[in-house]
Amino acid sequence: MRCASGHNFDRAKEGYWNLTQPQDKKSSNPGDSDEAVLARRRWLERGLAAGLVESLREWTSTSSAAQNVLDLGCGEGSFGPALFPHAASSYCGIDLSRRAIKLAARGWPEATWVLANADRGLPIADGCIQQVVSLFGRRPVSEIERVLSVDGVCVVAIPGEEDLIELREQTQKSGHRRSRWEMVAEEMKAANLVLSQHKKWTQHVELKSDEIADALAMTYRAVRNSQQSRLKGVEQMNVTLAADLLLFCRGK
Ligand SMILES: C[S@@+](CC[C@H](N)C(=O)[O-])C[C@H]1O[C@@H](n2cnc3c(N)ncnc32)[C@H](O)[C@@H]1O
Ligand SMILES: [Zn+2]
Repeated sequence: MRCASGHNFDRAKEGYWNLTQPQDKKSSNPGDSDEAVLARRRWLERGLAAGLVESLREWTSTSSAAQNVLDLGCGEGSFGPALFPHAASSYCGIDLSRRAIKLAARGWPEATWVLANADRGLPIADGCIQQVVSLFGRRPVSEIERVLSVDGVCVVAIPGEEDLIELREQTQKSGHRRSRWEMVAEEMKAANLVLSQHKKWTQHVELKSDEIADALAMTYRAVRNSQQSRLKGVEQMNVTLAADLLLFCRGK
């Protein structure tokens, strides 16, 4: 692939496009660590997000092969085929973790996968995306607005106030509850993306020790060993999973 200024970009043997720039290698936020990506993969393979997928499908199921979908911070790629099973040729996932994009490309080779920093200009033409999705991923709001078509929508998921609260209470003593969806709605509104629907997804699950370890590895990079050690010997725990799901349209 070659850009207008004559730069060349390679397609990796796994089938993804590498559009990273030299600065991205030095980035302080190079995407999730391999450990977090693999923990997320195991978590999703256990079906722990099946209910979340069902809930999101209410908004994404209208997508056909004619609708372009852009997934910002797509991770290891399980959500694409789960949400858009008939739209591989018009789905594009972007992530800055090489490990994540490799797993994604292996799992759904018909789709387009891009290793790139979604916080820079997106490698997408103006107004050609019908659905942008950001599932616990990146939200470059002005770029989202630029790439969305006139009737396009943006689906955002963020961790809910109660998400993993029992684990957070154990590891951080206090376990702050804070609701972030209002702030996200404000950020989006500043880029003329208007909240049209909001729903909460909640589920209670019983986690075993290896699942607890994965939950910590994939969510809280900042959990220190000393905090994790408070969970030593915990064989199982009832844990709340929660997310706020937000649907945005373009304002007038
Ligand atoms: C919490 S994970 C969510 C992944 C996936 N959407 C899911 O729900 O399983 C956040 C993802 O954003 C990616 N990421 C972080 N910073 C990024 C950036 N600047 N550009 C693109 N992706 C980024 C990480 O590598 C990670 O895969
Ligand atoms: Zn160029």
